Amino acid sequence: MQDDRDRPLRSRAWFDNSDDPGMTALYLERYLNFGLSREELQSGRPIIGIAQTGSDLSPCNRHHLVLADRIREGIRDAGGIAIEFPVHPIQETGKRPTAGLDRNLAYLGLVELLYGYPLDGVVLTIGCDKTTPALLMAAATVDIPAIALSVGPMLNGRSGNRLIGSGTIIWEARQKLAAGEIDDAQFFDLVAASAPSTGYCNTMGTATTMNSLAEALGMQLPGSAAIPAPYRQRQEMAYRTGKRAVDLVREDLRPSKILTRAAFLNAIVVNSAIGGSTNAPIHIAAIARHMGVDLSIDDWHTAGLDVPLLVNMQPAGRYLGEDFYEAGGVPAVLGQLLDAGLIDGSPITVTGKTIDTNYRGKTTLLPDVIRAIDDPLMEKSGFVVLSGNLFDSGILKTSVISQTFRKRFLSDPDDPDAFEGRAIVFEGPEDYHARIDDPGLEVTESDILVMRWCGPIGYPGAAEVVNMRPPEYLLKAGIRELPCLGDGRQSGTSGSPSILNVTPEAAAGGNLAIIRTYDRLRVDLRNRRVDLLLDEAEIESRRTEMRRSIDAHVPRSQTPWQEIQRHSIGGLASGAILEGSETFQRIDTDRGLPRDSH
Ligand SMILES: CC(C)(O)[C@@H](O)C(=O)O
Repeated sequence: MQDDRDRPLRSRAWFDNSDDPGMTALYLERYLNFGLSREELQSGRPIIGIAQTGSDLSPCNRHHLVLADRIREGIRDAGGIAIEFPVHPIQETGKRPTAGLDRNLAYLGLVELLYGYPLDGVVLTIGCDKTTPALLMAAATVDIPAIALSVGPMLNGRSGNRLIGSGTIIWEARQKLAAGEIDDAQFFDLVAASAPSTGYCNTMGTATTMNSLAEALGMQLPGSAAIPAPYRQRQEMAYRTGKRAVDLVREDLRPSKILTRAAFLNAIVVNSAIGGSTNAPIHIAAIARHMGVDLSIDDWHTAGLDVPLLVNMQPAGRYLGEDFYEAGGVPAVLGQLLDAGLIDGSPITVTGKTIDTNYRGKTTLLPDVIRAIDDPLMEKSGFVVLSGNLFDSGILKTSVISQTFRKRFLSDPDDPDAFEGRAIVFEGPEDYHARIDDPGLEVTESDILVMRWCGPIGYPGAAEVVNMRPPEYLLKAGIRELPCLGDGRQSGTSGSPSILNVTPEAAAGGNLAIIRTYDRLRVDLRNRRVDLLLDEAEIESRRTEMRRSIDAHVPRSQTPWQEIQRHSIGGLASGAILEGSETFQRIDTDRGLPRDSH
């Protein structure tokens, strides 16, 4: 990579502008007041932001408060100056009504910071689900040299000899509680056992997925994604990331050179191989759109469906984050996919080198945890992208379709990829919790559980609520799962076979708004269709009453941001980003620097 030390740094426009010494003095003095010196700020050393996502409100990312010291030391040793600043916290498990509201808010805030302050480059402290896309979206929009650092997963959860995975155990324990197999105290003990240390979910939930994809996209140093948060190697990686951030600025290596279409297609392939979260298509689409890269939901089907499942991690498999790391982490996956010709080795990464140079030859160190490519857990493990008369797009994660489920729903010898069932419709999670165990609902083992009004506009924010268990009377009879369908999201840690992220959502006028309990649905995976088995005339007639339904079921906004976002947010299939103007997506390079402030 070219080392262009003579190129003027962006921060000089603030701190060293000989055309306007008055403004230079104004900008300098407040950064001196906590101890930085004029000599340092005018030394021509890159100013590297540390976009800090850790706080007490974000326990998953809290360890970044500690790692920041090592990032700073790396920045300093490479000749840069660190400036740390907070990012709007996003904690998936803590934020009501859903952290789905906060990704775009954190993104907007960070764009203003990266664009409006004297920063030459930035370290993105990623971790809990949406912090990763929010930070990458902002770096892409501003196109400032950026490198990401995962905070890392928690240590493995254990109960006796059993591995207890975060998130996944909650959905399992809810079934056990409903079936009367455990009591409240045992429920709590199991769940607490799943979270033994600092870090994010130790399962292949949305956090490990998005952190793995940030590495596959080339935005993290090789090997960074999987290191558990408390390990010493995580501290070392923080130091190396800080160091590298300074060189990125000197090389002017910006996200636009890294986040190409080829890099996004690689991320889709990796998502299948790791058994990644159904939230990934939303966030990957959002990052691509802010980078100005053409990527559609269909790319998930074409590039991702036929990829083998290599990573044996919950919810699709057995193991947890420490095992993934010991087995070689993302490098062991990328190395094998490269060898098999399943990904493109040419994209440049934050190392300044290609994927091929960074990962060629890497392979699994524990073949039970990361399977060899010729011995996968499953031959085809991606998402089926579906459409039909009910919606334009929805996704189904095939790696969590169990053999039992296949036997019950996908075993008609004449039509092995299709099934029909009655819809049991819930008007949101409250309605589901209130009625699921009501025997009067008469749910049978061949029904499909449907939830609506849970999308970006409806909830608002698209909550992880399309995660429904069968009624207790079916659980007691041994039926552990029913297909689910909905316009909201689902936890990446869930193993329930579900059609998710349905777009357009009911609140935006999608036909999900007109479905009624006991209507029949046909799901045809081979032809990639989901259809409501009603004739056109009935569908049209029901649509005339849709407005009344929307008004009856979509709650009023409770905060200003809910209301603002509802007016401009797009559907989950296209990333659920703010729509309406090109400026919402990219800052054109010809817009130059912001004007002076005084
Ligand atoms: C476990 C959570 C909170 O649901 C999320 O982290 C995910 O994996 O989607």
